[in-house]
Amino acid sequence: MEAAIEVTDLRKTYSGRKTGKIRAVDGVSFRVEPGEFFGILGPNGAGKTTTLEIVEGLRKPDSGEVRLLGRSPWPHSPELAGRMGVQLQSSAFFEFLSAREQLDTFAKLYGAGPERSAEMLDIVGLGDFANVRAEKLSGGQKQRLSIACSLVGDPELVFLDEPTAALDPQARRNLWDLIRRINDEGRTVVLTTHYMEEAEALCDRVAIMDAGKIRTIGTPAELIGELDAPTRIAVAAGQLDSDQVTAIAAGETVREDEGQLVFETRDPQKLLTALAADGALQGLSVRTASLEDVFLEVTGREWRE
Ligand SMILES: Nc1ncnc2c1ncn2[C@@H]1O[C@H](COP(=O)(O)OP(=O)(O)OP(=O)(O)O)[C@@H](O)[C@H]1O
Repeated sequence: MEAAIEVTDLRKTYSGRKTGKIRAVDGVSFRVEPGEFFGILGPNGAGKTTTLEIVEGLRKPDSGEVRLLGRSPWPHSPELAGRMGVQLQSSAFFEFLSAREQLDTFAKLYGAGPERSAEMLDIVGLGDFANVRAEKLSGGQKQRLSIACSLVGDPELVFLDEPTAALDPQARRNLWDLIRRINDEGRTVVLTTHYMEEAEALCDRVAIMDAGKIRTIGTPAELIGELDAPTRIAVAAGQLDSDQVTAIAAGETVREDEGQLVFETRDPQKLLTALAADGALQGLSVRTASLEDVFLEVTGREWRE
C-alpha cells in the first residue's frame, strides 16, 4: 500500500549570525500509513516544526525526499493542498471576522460551500458561537475553530501542531475526543505535542526527536515495553515489620520514601499477592512505566512544558 507520508533522509541546516550553523533536521526518515495516527514528540528545538513544515511543503529541505500521498509537496501543488489540512495557529485568524465567516473564507479557498462551514461548526461544538468574533473566543474554542478550518476541505491527511497547547485539562480532554473522531473517520493524522499523556492516549505510533534526529519510533506500548522498567508498588509504611518486608521484596528493590514503602518489581502479581496475604494494602498505588519514562530515557532530560 502507498504510504500517506514517506520521508527519507531529510536534512535542513539554518545559519544564523549569532548561532552559527544549526542542524535543525539531521537525517530524518519515517513512514506514516494511510489512516494512521502518528505523533512527533521532542523537547523544544528538537526539529519537529521544521520537519513538519518540510513535509507540508511549506519549507524546502537541503536534501532528502518527501512523498505525500505519493507526490512531492515541493514545489507547491494545488492538487495536494486540496487533500491535506494544516491546523493554523489561532493567531493567524483574519481580524474582525466571526467564527462562521472565518470558516466560510477557508471553505471558499477549498471550493466548499457555506453549508460545509455550518456543518464543521457543529462538529467542533461551536454551533452556538457562529456569530462571535474569533478574538472573543476562549483558548479552547479558538483551537476548535482552527481545527475546523483545517477540516473544511475534507482532507485525507491532517497536520495538528500542538493542538491542545495552553488549554486547561478539561478543555484538552474535550479536544481529544474531537481529534480522535477525525482519525476514526479514516483520515491520517500527524500531531506534535508537548504532552506525553496526550501522545499515549491518541497516537498509534510516535517518533521521539532530539537534536534533529529521530531517537526512537514505535507504538507507545512497544516503546514502553522496550524500556523494560520495573513496576513501582507503594503502600503506607508501618504495616509490615522488617522481616515481612524482606520476605515480600524477595530480593527485589525496596525503599522507604516519605511514609511509603516502595517496591520495584518485575512480577507485580506475585508482590501484590504477598502484600494482600499480609493484609498490607493500605495506601496502595501501582505505577507502571509510561511514555514519559521513555522520553526521559531517550532524551536524557525531563519534559518541561
Ligand atoms: N527560521 C529559522 N532560522 C534559524 N534557526 C531556526 C529557524 N527555525 C528553527 N530554527 C532552529 O532550528 C532548531 C529546530 O527548531 P524547530 O522549531 O524545528 O524545533 P521544534 O522541535 O519544533 O521546537 P519547539 O517545540 O520549541 O517548537 C532550533 O534550534 C531552532 O532554534
